[in-house]
Amino acid sequence: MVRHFDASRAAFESEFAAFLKEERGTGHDVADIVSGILRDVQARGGEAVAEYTVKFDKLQIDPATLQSDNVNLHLLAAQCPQDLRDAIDYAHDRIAAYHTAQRPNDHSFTDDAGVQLGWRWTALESVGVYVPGGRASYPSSVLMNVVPAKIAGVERIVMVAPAPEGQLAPAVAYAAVKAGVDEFYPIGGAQAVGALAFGTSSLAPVDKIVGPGNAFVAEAKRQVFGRVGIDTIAGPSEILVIADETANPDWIAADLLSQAEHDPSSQSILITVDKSVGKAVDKSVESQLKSLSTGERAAESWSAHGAIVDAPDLATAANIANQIAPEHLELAIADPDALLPSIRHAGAVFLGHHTPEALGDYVTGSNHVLPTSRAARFSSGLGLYDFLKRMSVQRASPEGFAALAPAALRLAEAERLPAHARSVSIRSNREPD
Ligand SMILES: NC(=O)c1ccc[n+]([C@@H]2O[C@H](COP(=O)([O-])OP(=O)(O)OC[C@H]3O[C@@H](n4cnc5c(N)ncnc54)[C@H](O)[C@@H]3O)[C@@H](O)[C@H]2O)c1
Ligand SMILES: N[C@H](CO)Cc1c[nH]c[nH+]1
Ligand SMILES: [Zn+2]
Repeated sequence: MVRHFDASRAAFESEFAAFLKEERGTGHDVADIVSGILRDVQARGGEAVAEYTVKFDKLQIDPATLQSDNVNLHLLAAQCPQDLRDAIDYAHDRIAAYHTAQRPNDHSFTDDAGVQLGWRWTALESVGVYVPGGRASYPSSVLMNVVPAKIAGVERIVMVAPAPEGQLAPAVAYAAVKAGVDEFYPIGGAQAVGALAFGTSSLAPVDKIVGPGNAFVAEAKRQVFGRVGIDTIAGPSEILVIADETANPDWIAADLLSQAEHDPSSQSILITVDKSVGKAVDKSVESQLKSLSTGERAAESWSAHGAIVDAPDLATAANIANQIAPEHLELAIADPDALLPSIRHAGAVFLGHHTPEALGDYVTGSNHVLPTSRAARFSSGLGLYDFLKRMSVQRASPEGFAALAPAALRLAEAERLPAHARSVSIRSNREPD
């Protein structure tokens, strides 16, 4: 039974806030388990990675190379059927076009004081790409991570993906080869994140780790942040649908289940301004669950973390959506453009009845690696920007220096940093007071 809320009730605010705070597989045990694995990988390198890979993925890898004879990327890629290659190629080109359009420009200007100012964008040298592979295989996630890294000009792209019992989908291998991965290791979970962050005898550490994963992967990224960069916390998938009387309940139910099937920790929420739509969606979810091969997982997610919220109007629905800050937000309403300006926090928004979130997962071209667990309040989905850094550039002319020096000198004096003051005063005739 999914939970129902009525946003018109006085108790709604506190009840719903408590609902949003509920743990979804990210409790203290996950943090403790992950910190233990990371410490071990840091101390024992490849030996530890190999042991955890046997434990969690039932795959023997060579601790020295982190490779397995059973998982050969190029041989597997050759097994990918042609129609699936065509779909991957199509998605690749759309993702490449979208991310090419994101390239920011360098900028330079000279201000009134005669100081030249600006910034330059440069690519990261090395990134680690995590491609999930525990419960499902994700060729689309290979593209979403590797294509923008390649377009940005990253020199070394290292991909990790678990290959449980030696199984790696040929489509994952084909997408990796197509997108231009430089190194591949069949490892997953916190141990793979640790190997990327700390390095092993065969895997040089990377500068940044990107990509989605389950609660263990998301927590591991969080814990290595600082030693390496990370993109965002892209954990178990989420969807929020705002629906009005024009929505098709069967379509909405299918969309809610599309994210519930990822993980028992996923979250699917419907906010509707038409109570009859809420009832019909609820019924349709229960009936569609019966015919899904992933139904057990989706049912667990829907009953443990799902919700249907009745809202009095669309403005209230938008306010609740901003409080949730969902990974994905569908506006399945008659006039989505009118509501869009009220939406402040969401990883990605899907407008109208013909833009199911699943299109964005694969082929619209926008990135599906998106912030979860309310991280959309402060971060964005993966983009070209994640593989670039911005450095500032400045040059003062003699006149510009003369204009800026007095204030710099005064501030250095106030901060009691005489060497700073001298570095300015030595270029002018003025001695620090
Ligand atoms: N937010 C996004 O952008 C996005 C995109 C795609 C997928 N996803 C999410 O990625 C996730 C994929 O999850 P998955 O499990 O299929 O694959 P995964 O690769 O993320 O996780 C598999 C690994 O988890 C580790 N693990 C499993 N149980 C463990 C335990 N008890 N203790 C320690 N480690 C353990 C193992 O090392 C295993 O290799 C889903 O939650 C899905 O929703 C998110
Ligand atoms: N919905 C996931 C992001 O939360 C991405 C994905 C990949 N394949 C299918 N879906
Ligand atoms: Zn999905």
